[in-house]
This record gives sequence, C-alpha cells and structure tokens, in this order.
Amino acid sequence: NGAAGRLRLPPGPWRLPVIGNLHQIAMGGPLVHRTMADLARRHDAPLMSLRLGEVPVVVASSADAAREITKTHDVAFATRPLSSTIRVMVSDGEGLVFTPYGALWRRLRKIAMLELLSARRVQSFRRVREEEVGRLVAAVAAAAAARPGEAVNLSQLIAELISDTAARTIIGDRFEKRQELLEGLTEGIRISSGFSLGDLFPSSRLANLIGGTTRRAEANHRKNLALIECALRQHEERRAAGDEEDDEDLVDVLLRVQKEGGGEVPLTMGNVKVVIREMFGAGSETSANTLQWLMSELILNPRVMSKAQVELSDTLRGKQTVTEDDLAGLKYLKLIIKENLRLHPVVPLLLPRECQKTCKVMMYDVPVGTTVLVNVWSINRDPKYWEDPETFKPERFEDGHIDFKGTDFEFIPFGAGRRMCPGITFAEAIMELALASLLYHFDWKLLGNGISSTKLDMTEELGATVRRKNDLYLVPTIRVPLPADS
Ligand code: HEM
Repeated sequence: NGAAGRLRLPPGPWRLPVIGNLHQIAMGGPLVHRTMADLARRHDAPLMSLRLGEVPVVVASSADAAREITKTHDVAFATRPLSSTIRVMVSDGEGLVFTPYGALWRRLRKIAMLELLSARRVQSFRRVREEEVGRLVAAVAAAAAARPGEAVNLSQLIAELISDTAARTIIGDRFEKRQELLEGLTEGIRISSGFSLGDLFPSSRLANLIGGTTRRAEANHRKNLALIECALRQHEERRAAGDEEDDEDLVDVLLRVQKEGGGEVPLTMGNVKVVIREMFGAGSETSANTLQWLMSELILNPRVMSKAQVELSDTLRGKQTVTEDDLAGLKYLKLIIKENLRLHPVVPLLLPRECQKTCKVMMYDVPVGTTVLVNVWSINRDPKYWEDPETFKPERFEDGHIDFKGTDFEFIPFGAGRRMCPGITFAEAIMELALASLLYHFDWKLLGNGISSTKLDMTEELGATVRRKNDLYLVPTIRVPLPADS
C-alpha cells in the first residue's frame, strides 16, 4: 500500500509470490536459527526483513540491533504475536508469557518478580532442590555400582530431576496426578511449538481447515486445565483444614495473592491456572536442555571438566555432599554455565515480539504488526564480539565484564528489557547445584575405552527450545562416594 511504499524496510533475501521467504527457510532445514543466521550473513543484514507466508518478520542479528529492539524501542516491541495454538491456551484467561503489553501483564509481571520468582522465594525451595539432586546422585551411584562401565541415559535423568523439582516447587509434593499433568504439559509444548499453516496464512480459511493443530491444542488444553483445577481444589481444601505446610508452593502463593485482591487489575482464577501452566512450560525444558548441553560440552572439553572438578575438591575439602552453601565459592563453575549459554542459548530467537508502533531501527522502518525475532544464537557466535567463537572457553568471562543480565547486548540468552526472562535466579539455582553435584561425585566418559570425546554427536533439534537430537549416554565412575546413610 501507499504508506508501506514510503517506508524503508530492512534488506532481506528475494521473495516468491504468496509464500514469501518460506522456501528459503524450509530449504535450510528445521534449525531455523541457523538458517536465519546464514541468510543475514549472506545479505549483510544485521536487521533483516523476511515474509513467511503472509507474516512480515524482522530478524535482529547484531548486538546493536538487539539493543535498539530491547532497550531503545523496548515499549514498541514489548508485546508478543499470538499463534493460533497460543490463542487456544489463553482462551480462559491470560498468563504472563504471551499477554499483550498492558495493565494485566504489568500486574502479573510484578507478581512473578516479587512473589513467584524472587531471590527469597527461590531460596525457600532450597530443601526441595537439595533432596531432588540428592536423588539424582543416588540413582547414578546405584547404576555405577550395579553395572560398572555401563552408560546411563543422562538426558533422561536430568529431565526427571528438572520436572520433579518443578512439580514440587510449583504444585507441592502431594498432588498425586503429577505425572499425568507433566505428560499433558509436555504434549502441549510439542503441539504449540513451531508455526502452523493457519499462522502463516491467517486470511486463508483453507489453511485453517487443513491445519488440525488447533483442535489438538484445544483437547490438550482442556485436559491440562482440568488437572490444574484438581490441584487448586486440593490446595484450597488443605488450606481450609488448616493443614498448611511451612513453605508455600507457587500455587499457594498465587491463591493467596488472588484472594488478597488489590492491584490495578484483578486476578481471575483463569489467570492463576494459566500462570501455573506457564511456570512449568517456561521453566522446565529450558533448564533441562541447558544442563544436557553443559554435560555434553564438558565431555568435549576434558580440560574444562577437570578444572571444575579441582575447584570442587578445593572448595569442598572432603565434604560428603554438595549443599547450596558451597555454591558461592565455585567461580569457575559459574563461568562454565555462562560459556554454555553462549554456545547453547536454548531459546535461540528469544520469544517473538510484535511491533506495536511503526518505528525506526538502525535507520530502517519496522512497520506496526511485524513479528520481531532476535537471533541470539547468531550474536553469541559472531567473531565481531567473540574471539575464537566456536571454542568452549569459560575463561573468556573471567574478567567479569560480561553478564547475561540484559545489559550486555552481545550476550542476552535470557533476553533483555521489559520482557526479559524473570526466571534467571530460579534456573541458576538448580543448574548450579545439579552440575556441581554431578562433577563432584562422578567422573564421566563416553562408552567404550579410549573413544575420543570428539565422537560425541552434538546435533540440535528445535522444539519449543533447542535440545539434543539424541539422548546423552555417559559412563559414570564414582569419585566421592555418597554418605552411607543416603
Ligand atoms: C536456562 C533457563 C532459561 C532460559 C535460557 C530462559 C530464556 C528465556 C527467554 C529468552 C525469554 C524471552 C525473553 C525476551 O523476549 O526478551 C524468557 C521469558 C520468560 N521466562 Fe525464561 N528462561 C529460562 C528459565 C526460566 C525459568 C526457570 C522460569 C520460571 C520458572 C522462566 C520464566 C519465564 C517467563 C515467565 C517468561 C516470559 C516473560 C514475559 O513475557 O514477561 N524462565 N525466558
């Protein structure tokens, strides 16, 4: 149209009629972050225009472009596009992750920052984390003793650790349909990740008819919400009977905040249910996949693994188990976590933003309604910011100048600005304790004597987050045995 004609859009690859750039994206295979990084490089476009079907998309692939989107024009990009499956999932009330920027989002964000995910709240779940990590270590130790030299499926053990810890912190230990809920939520994530035809061609009734995804999302959503309602009823009953535990779980906190009322916008039970579902969704796969990449990188980099183990031995001085009191002293371990988030940002394009108001970014116009992605995967490997970018070298963070807290735009694996991840403290707590314990108690090797660690397959798979395509199987050998009574 005329107005768009006067705009100066960012450069991008040539387009076909109707499908736009879908063919280039499809030809690049399922790892869209890599394809987009490649296209941006080839077109010398740190800010790049694409059209995916009918949807206009802009991808930011440099620290400057990321800064303009998440800082300079933060408000203009502080809302998110809603896919057809996401629409189903927020049909009874909105949560935090996809809620449009506005009064309700502000209220929920404040509750998340001050009540659900604050440092104090994270601290209150310390016992849960120590028990669950203790169980993981005991399971590995039992396998190592019963079947020496055999590999364990570390991917699965880590996924179980994270989902059990999430379930206990979010919904409490006593919800007996926990497993059913976890499975339903996992299925929901599978259904809703990726674009469906109806999202790429919103004006086409045919696309909506042949895309059965929305119907599957609907059925899954009903099932999950019924389970969450059941958990809420149990919490209410316990509360009415005065049978409350000392530590609130996140459901208790949300019910309390909801009853207290106040705030600019009231919280409905619909909001409460959706926020509960989102806490599982946002917190589980992200942390589990990050930990799986961490252990994979340590196998590929034995020097780094032994340096971390030396630090652990020096810090713990013969203690029988790792506790959270020990974590503060583990400086190198924290550098490893940073370096791993650089090479494996599990949300590689951040969560999509939508432009609310046409604005100028890097001298180009980004029109209202554009979906905006920030390719942190590409920025994190750009030789412009990183020396030897493909090498896993935790020491690069030693001087402490660069952190992932949203102010160093060459390194924003948790995003930046108003929509930045509010769960960093939550994620760090479990990842640090789990990693420290796995490295303190065990040595880890690939199966087969003398197999070079470079043989480890590192193929990625993109679901809701980037995960290992194949599970990580490693052979544990006990370094520091668990205390006899555990
Ligand atoms: C390694 C772990 C994690 C990574 C890499 C990660 C990454 C991200 C990213 C990239 C975003 C989008 C930011 C943006 O648009 O700028 C996000 C949003 C979010 N994350 Fe995380 N996250 C992690 C763990 C968690 C945990 C443990 C929780 C909660 C228990 C959580 C809760 C959320 C929520 C609620 C949002 C949406 C915030 C909003 O839209 O206002 N995340 N996360």
